[in-house]
Amino acid sequence: MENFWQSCSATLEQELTPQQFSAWIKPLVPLDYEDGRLRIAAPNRFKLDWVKTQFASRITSLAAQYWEAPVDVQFVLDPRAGGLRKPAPSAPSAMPLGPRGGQMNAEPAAMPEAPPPPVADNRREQSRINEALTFDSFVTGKANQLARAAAIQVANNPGVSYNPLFLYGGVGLGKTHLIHAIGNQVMADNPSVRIRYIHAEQYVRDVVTAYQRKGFDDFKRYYHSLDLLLIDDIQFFAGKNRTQEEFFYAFEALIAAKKQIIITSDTYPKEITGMDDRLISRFDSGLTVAVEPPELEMRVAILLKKAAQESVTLSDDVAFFVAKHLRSNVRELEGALRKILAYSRFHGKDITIDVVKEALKDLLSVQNRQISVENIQKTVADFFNIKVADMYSKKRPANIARPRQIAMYLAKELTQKSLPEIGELFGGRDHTTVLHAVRKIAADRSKNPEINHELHVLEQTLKG
Ligand SMILES: Nc1ncnc2c1ncn2[C@@H]1O[C@H](COP(=O)(O)OP(=O)(O)OP(=O)(O)O)[C@@H](O)[C@H]1O
Repeated sequence: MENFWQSCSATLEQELTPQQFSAWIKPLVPLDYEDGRLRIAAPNRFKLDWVKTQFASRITSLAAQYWEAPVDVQFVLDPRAGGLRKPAPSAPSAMPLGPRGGQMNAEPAAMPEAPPPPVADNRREQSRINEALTFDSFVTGKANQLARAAAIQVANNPGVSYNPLFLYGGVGLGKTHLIHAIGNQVMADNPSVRIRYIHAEQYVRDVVTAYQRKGFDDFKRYYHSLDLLLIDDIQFFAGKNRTQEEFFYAFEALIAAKKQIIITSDTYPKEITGMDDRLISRFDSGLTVAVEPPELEMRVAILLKKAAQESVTLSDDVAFFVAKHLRSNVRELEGALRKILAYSRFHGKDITIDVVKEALKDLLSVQNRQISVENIQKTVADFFNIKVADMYSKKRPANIARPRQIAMYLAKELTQKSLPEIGELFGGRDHTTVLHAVRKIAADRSKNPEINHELHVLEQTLKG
């Protein structure tokens, strides 16, 4: 047994990062090997759970290779830790629970060492839920009230009401905030629920790691055993076929088991390019809700709330001034407020409109050059030598239809407007017409370098 453990450790040391090896494998102690059963002890319950979910199958297969026979590898709490028979702390559960989960791509440096924290804390850490992003700290307005209502509904009845919940909208509009808020509430209601927030890019990386390590069994076991999966910016799956396939399995397994899935994206399901149709239709099979850019009053409310969180009182004049000039998203508002506060603290000045103008000098000059759909229509019309009115006319000859499609594509790319809004600005056209134009031009652009160049010139002209 000692020889096996030496060779097994040496192999794992090769396969894992040094941090992973010393955090998870080094503390393990082989206890005994008898009649094809190997017992390995972990120093605490936290590590025990982790090792079981992340490394059990690899260790089992190394053991089978070594003894040239199947080995029943059992992981137990180290008796010296005095907890071999101690039951795991449990919490009331309203949701169906499977085996305890772990996570892929462990980041052991961030993991707590002894003494192990309570289960609820482990759960929070493993879930990657940010506790600052709650419903309480989320400002509501017309732009997001539907999304917030749906999120609250789902948080109250995970796996029951809308599954999946699909939230879409432009950058910095609060989608990530909302899904963390759901996670926080579900966790507060039931600390033992297995939740995972993951950005789609990280999920792609996890698939690659699983692929390299031939660890798909562990990967599947982990994702398929969650109670609540929050996956952010799913548009990053575009063109990643293996990731899409894995996610499809996870999706099917979780939905079938009535586990909740919440997805965000920068656009609505049918508009995501490079995504398998099977997935797109599943994304749309629950509830799909838009998060729109905040209207003026909401931008003001956000500024006042964020300032209050910093113990600063903004005058209404100042809040309105900033909100009128910065229109695109909440992240931008937060950045502006940070600049204003830093400027006023550094110069020891009260926050007045003049101070704001000074603090936001660069930002405001960029905003003044902000690209509008009207601007795009005019620039494209000039470029192709047609009349601006042709942009909204019902005429369809190719020499007009094509520039119009290009203008729609650029409007989608360079402004925060939604497809229906763009359709409206192009003579009341349906959003599917805009979608068709956007896809067509994007496809042409990727195939034809000349068209790509033409679009590049237009973009540079518009960005000034
Ligand atoms: N309604 C809101 N109330 C309070 N804060 C908000 C609101 N909406 C967004 N924020 C804050 O704005 C910042 C950006 O929001 P968030 O990251 O959730 O945007 P997002 O829609 O996920 O954007 P992206 O697509 O770029 O990931 C965060 O700090 C978030 O807390």
